[in-house]
Amino acid sequence: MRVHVADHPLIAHKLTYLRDKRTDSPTFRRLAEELMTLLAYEATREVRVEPFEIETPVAATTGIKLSNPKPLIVPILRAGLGMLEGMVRLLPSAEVGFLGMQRDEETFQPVTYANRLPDDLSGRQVYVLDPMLATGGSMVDAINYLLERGADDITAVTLLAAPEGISHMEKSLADAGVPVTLVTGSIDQQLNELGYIVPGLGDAGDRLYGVV
Ligand SMILES: O=P(O)(O)OC[C@H]1O[C@H](OP(=O)(O)OP(=O)(O)O)[C@H](O)[C@@H]1O
Ligand SMILES: O=c1cc[nH]c(=O)[nH]1
Ligand SMILES: [Mg+2]
Repeated sequence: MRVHVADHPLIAHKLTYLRDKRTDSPTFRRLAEELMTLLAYEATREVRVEPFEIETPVAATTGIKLSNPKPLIVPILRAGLGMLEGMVRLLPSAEVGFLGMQRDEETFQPVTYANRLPDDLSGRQVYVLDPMLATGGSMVDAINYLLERGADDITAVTLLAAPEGISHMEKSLADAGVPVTLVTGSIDQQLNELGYIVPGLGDAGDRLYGVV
């Protein structure tokens, strides 16, 4: 698995305000969206393109355009929804599928409560969005759903990642047989006994949408 930490002062600046417990929900939502747009630039570095002939007012030239089938974007509900707008702004022609997952607070095991993905993902590049990679259980399950449906190139995009979650992804997806990439804004220190990322930012879903 390829791991890319998007090391940029603007990303670090916005992440600092996102982490701050004084940041209110409207500001948190705006920052998550802006961060996703910055991470999307890194995450789409290998997006598939093909040559495209055009004529400028001056001369004929060969440019490029996104290949078909267009990529699929999959936010993991709830918190991944906070990143969706920032991603589709850069990839407006992409399709969007949804996975709803909630981590059991005691066992840390993910439970999937919604799944709206195309049945056939063969030949598709897929971008999975979730702000938090903690134990990695949710992301590994999400990627396994995509692999079962034939996705052949998967990029996970997270705002923060714990070393434990990266190790879990590396072990669980070692035999995926297709390229899997993680793009993240930061690798934090560790998980605490409650499974929260340290220093992290708390519960991303609650900070985006409130405690339910
Ligand atoms: O790496 P893991 O240990 O699986 O934890 C990370 C998951 O936990 C959070 O979701 P949560 O279960 O809080 O659901 P929510 O988005 O509805 O708040 C987060 O958005 C990830 O999906
Ligand atoms: O720190 C964490 C860990 C899991 N989920 C979150 O929202 N935050
Ligand atoms: Mg949550």
